[in-house]
Amino acid sequence: MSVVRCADVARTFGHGDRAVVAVHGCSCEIAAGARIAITGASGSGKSTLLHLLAGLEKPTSGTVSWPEFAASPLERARDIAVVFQGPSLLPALDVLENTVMAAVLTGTAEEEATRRALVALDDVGIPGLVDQLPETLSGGQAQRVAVARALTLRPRLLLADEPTGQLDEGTGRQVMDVLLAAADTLGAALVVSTHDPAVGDRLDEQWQMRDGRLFLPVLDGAS
Ligand SMILES: Nc1ncnc2c1ncn2[C@@H]1O[C@H](COP(=O)(O)OP(=O)(O)OP(=O)(O)O)[C@@H](O)[C@H]1O
Repeated sequence: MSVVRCADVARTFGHGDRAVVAVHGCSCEIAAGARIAITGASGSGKSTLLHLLAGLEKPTSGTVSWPEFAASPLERARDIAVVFQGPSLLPALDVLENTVMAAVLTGTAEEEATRRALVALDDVGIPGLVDQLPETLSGGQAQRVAVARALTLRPRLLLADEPTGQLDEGTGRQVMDVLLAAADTLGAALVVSTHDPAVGDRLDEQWQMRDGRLFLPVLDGAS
């Protein structure tokens, strides 16, 4: 069963002479429990594809569907978590509030969300930072909070955009350990965009973006 299906999906930004086709006619399916790396050069369209898979971007043409998830975007948000590439924490909220908020907004009781968030912050290795504000965190610590926030949702589709891009090698490995373990525990599909071959090698399949086009692996035995 697929958690996401893209049928001939394209996304263009801007108009006329300034139009940039970030994703060209992409068709793919992500199976429940899949482990996929999306690799490709900077500007090849990885983030745009992840945002389309999350339903955060609307395709310019083609369709994205989530056959197993609720039809309403708000209800669907419970099942899909995104770890964004850049800063994504709300500056006025402390680490625990940032970690809890998405789960509470999508219907998890605050007590349960707080319990999950404390476990997730422990899992990503920053249990001591709960009452700090984002401005006091390093880039790597902020990224780990973003991972903890995603895990607190208990998603069935976990999308991580360059989750190790700002981290040193050891911390990056630890964040990948946490994402893989969480995907196993939740039975979630995990899709990770990355420049780093060592990160790509930890996932079962490697999909490649080149100039906005998606290249899927040729399966053994496929004609
Ligand atoms: N909101 C936007 N408005 C205009 N152009 C955009 C927008 N988002 C992405 N693009 C353009 O679409 C193309 C693909 O960008 P995207 O961020 O998806 O690539 P990427 O592979 O994730 O790059 P990186 O690895 O550097 O994050 C680029 O040419 C980019 O400039």
